[in-house]
Amino acid sequence: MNSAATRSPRGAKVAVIGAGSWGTTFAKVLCDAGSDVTIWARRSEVSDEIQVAKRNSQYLPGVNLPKTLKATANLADALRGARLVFLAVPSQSLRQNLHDIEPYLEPTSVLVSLVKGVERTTTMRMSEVIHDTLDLEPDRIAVVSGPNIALEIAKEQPTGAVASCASIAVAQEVAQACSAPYFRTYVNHDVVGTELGGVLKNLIALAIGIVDGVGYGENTKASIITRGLAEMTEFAVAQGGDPITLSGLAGLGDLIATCQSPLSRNNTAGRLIGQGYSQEETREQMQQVAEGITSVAPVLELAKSRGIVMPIVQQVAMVLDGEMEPKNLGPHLATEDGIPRRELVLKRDSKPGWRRLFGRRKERTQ
Ligand SMILES: NC(=O)C1=CN([C@@H]2O[C@H](COP(=O)(O)OP(=O)(O)OC[C@H]3O[C@@H](n4cnc5c(N)ncnc54)[C@H](OP(=O)(O)O)[C@@H]3O)[C@@H](O)[C@H]2O)C=CC1
Ligand SMILES: O=C(CO)COP(=O)(O)O
Repeated sequence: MNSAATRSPRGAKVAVIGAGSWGTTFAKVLCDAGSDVTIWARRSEVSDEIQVAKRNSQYLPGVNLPKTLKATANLADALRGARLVFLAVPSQSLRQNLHDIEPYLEPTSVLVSLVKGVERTTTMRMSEVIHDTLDLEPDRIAVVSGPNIALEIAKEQPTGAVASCASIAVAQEVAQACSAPYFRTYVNHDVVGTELGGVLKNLIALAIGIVDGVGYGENTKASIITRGLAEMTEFAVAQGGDPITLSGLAGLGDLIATCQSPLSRNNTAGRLIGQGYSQEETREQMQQVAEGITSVAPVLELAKSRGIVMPIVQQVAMVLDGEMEPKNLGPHLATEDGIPRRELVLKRDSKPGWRRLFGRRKERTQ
């Protein structure tokens, strides 16, 4: 496909499925980028408020939404004529939502996941869930991810993101549709790396929240962020991602934003746990989705199946399960043999031009 043939014209119809904080913010970005946007909310009181008052007071208090934004609680109305369909629902409900939208999808619609979680029951990434559910070709599945705290973007504070698709032409089309003056979207074709960046930074943000809740300072947090990026990269590469993606907006960029922002729900959930609340109490206090909590178990399962050790994520799981006190969480687990490891190892991969950044696994056996 050539990019000119697939580029969505200004004013093209797009749909956003999910009207929480991110779906609503993203709908605003798409409107401000010039698309004809309809957002679907599962509750009609939410769609009515967006349609009539151009507000979503539950999720984006104080934010005025574009006059051009349309909203509905009817899936058929939202999806009619939509070339791009942006998915902004919780990861654990995506599969059911896909079944619900299937009858109304246009034959050439591209599905774009904005979701940063892994399906607990299958360990699938969201692009895999889309493929598994709807059997779409890879050039009809894309993801957008980056340092994107919803409320900041809704207030038009500038940031960037990455649009990834196996087809660069489609990634360009998606990137163009979501490039507003305050939201710059770059193109990538590493769907695995882009998607996993968004999933894994949530787990490291939980760890940051936990040590913050304990009262630890900047050295601990900087160590966790740095070693966390190493864990994220090793995991993503083992799943087929490109290490370079993890050093970009969808990896390091999102890691910094989520670990630093008091607006991050994962960071906040971690902080509550660090302050001594149980996982259950934390869930009750959170009014919004904290994807990291549900992604810990499937990520560790995938890591185990690939022989990857993720000390920080493992400790987060232990704290969540009440098997470790928050104050004992650190940037590393004690090694079994007590021998200090090398920090970073640059290795050439078998693929030309690629380097494996973190050779911890191999080194352990040397
Ligand atoms: N908020 C952010 O800053 C960002 C979030 N994301 C990702 O976007 C995804 C959505 O998160 P976000 O919008 O923040 O979450 P919120 O908690 O703000 O909103 C969740 C939305 O999903 C809806 N919802 C809940 N359960 C279902 C279901 N079973 N079927 C359909 N809709 C459902 C809720 O509807 P109702 O109100 O009726 O309960 C609500 O509209 C997550 O994967 C998140 O990681 C990505 C980038 C930034
Ligand atoms: O993905 C996000 C920022 O990029 C939002 O993070 P939280 O889900 O932790 O709020």
